[in-house]
Amino acid sequence: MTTSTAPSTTPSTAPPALSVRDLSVVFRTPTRVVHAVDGLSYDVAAGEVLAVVGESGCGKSVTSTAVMGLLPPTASVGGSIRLGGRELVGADESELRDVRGRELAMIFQEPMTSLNPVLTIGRQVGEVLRRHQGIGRRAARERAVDLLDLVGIPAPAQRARDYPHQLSGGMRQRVMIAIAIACDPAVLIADEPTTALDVTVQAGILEVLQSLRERLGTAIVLITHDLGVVADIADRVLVMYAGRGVEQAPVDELFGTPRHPYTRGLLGAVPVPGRRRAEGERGRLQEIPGLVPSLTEQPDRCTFQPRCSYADERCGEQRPALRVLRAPRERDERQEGYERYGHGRHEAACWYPVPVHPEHPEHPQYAERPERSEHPERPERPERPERPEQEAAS
Ligand SMILES: Nc1ncnc2c1ncn2[C@@H]1O[C@H](COP(=O)(O)OP(=O)(O)OP(=O)(O)O)[C@@H](O)[C@H]1O
Repeated sequence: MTTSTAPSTTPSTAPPALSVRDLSVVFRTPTRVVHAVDGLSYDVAAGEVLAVVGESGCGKSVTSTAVMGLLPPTASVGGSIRLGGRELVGADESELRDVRGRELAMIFQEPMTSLNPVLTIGRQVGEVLRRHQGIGRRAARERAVDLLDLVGIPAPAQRARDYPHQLSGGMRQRVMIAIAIACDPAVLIADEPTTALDVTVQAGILEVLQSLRERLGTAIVLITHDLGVVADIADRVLVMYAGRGVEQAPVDELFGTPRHPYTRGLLGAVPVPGRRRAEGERGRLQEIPGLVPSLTEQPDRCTFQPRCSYADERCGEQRPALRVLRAPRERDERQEGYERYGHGRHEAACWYPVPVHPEHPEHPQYAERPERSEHPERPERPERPERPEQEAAS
């Protein structure tokens, strides 16, 4: 692992570390066909954190599993997934195995199911290094201790001799991160990495991720239901609905002026600024009335239309494509490559995006509705959880 490079957290001018284009994933079973992901595109640059949010079943995990090349044989994948210029869609299993762990790694919600209960954690971290880097047992053990230290495990040499059950949930998640970053991957996918943890332990894990992107320039794709987590760490946010990307924007802009009615609904649960969050309350995504659409059909309309109180005939007849609503600011454009990879862009797939300025409604319906006569109150960034001193190992 190279710790000497200290890339900026600002999206770089380099090509994206991971570039997903027009990704589709279809599961075919004897009884049904599920279009789990449909035409999804995103980029994530070195040192950048892209948060992926959306209701349960919208395709967040399937997308990540597709990127990792770990989908079951019932899935067919279309489009392109480029990792540092290398195409992964269609790559053979041995190539993917080589990429996984070395250039691309993933951490999951529940580390206990991924760790081997009968091996010490030092051994488990060391095994990854031996497998991918071919180093000896002693060197692997020493590197494992360094890695445990890097992810903030106190007394790492001693802890390396512990078994998973001897550690707290937060410490186990740190071990999983150490395993994931053992070979200094360019891209780390974190699927709900803090969901099973309480809010103070969660903050410690976010700090580890933050330091990875700052110190090692790791590009991070973070899947979460937690808006507090998004506010804490993300640079940009991709909102998914029914297998598609429906909005994508820099994090402040998404919280400040969400343009898709679906995103506005999701953000309804943003904690009120100044109000201390109650124990266990995390600013989860809001439940939106109505049913999540079935993914077995691909209707020729906006998939959110049946749940959208602002939809009209057009929404029920034509599917809106993702379009750029705001190009990068002038300042961003001066940064070569910034616009090219969409870092500063705000995009939404809606015929009638929520207006930014209430005095210039883009659709008469917004003006007609009493609740839209003024621009709806802008949700603020959720409150940050308090930082713990140092979470204790059990
Ligand atoms: N192996 C499979 N066969 C058929 N359908 C599948 C398979 N795996 C996932 N799906 C379907 O793909 C859709 C997307 O699932 P996915 O797990 O990606 O959702 P998600 O957004 O990650 O949800 P959650 O937030 O609950 O984890 C769901 O409708 C799910 O039922």
